[in-house]
Amino acid sequence: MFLKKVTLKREEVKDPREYPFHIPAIKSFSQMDFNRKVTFFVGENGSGKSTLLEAIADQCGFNPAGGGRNNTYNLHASESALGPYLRLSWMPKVTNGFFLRAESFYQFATHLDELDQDDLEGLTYQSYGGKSLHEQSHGESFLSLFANRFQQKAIYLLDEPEAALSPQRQLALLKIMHDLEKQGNCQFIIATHSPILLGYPDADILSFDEGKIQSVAYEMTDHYQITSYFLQHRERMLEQLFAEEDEE
Ligand SMILES: Nc1ncnc2c1ncn2[C@@H]1O[C@H](COP(=O)(O)OP(=O)(O)OP(=O)(O)O)[C@@H](O)[C@H]1O
Repeated sequence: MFLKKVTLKREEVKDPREYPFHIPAIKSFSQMDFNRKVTFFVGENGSGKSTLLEAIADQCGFNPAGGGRNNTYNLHASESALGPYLRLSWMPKVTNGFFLRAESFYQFATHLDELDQDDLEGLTYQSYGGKSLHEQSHGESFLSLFANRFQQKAIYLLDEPEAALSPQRQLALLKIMHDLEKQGNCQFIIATHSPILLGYPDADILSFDEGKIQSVAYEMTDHYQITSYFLQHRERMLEQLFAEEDEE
């Protein structure tokens, strides 16, 4: 484990009513301790998970649009508004790693293609499955990244990595994470809505719901409870859901 603590420098916040400080979970946030190699951020849409993850990525020196430390490319509105207000405590500090942002992965793939054009030795795609990410399906390109680019002594910040992955490939990601963890030292912080990914053993799950960031057990997450109930009582649940819609 490398990143031990994230602290918000609240004394430097000028206007607490502005984004991102008005987001309920960020409003009450002062510090977050990392005790496990794998930490998940969960919570409703808009609860602030990406905002905090992107800010951590920014302070790790990764491009907030997605990538590692050497991936400098510009993307509209990719600066982190929260990043400059965070203090990261390391033990020890690592500079290796990657920020995966599902929503801007296409632009990251284009950035690699541009690097490849100037690369006479043809090494650009070495860490990405040997060919342009644009020549792989969305899910294949994610898996190529995880399987080839992810190595030891690194911190990986993943924002909804399940976005392109089939359930089978989500299991493949769990296996990659497990192998990396077993072989050596790696830290993951993952914002996710996937009940499969959340099932990773011995992870810390932090919920951004109810206006604060707090630990929650896997079985207590909405992701687990709603999915589990849906799978066991699909017809009853849909009946209730559609009846509610009719009443509106
Ligand atoms: N650049 C921005 N300027 C102003 N508000 C923003 C900006 N980016 C996000 N927000 C708002 O901040 C809130 C938190 O957004 P964020 O993307 O962190 O949520 P999230 O928990 O990651 O959601 P999701 O699960 O949908 O990805 C949302 O209400 C969003 O509309």
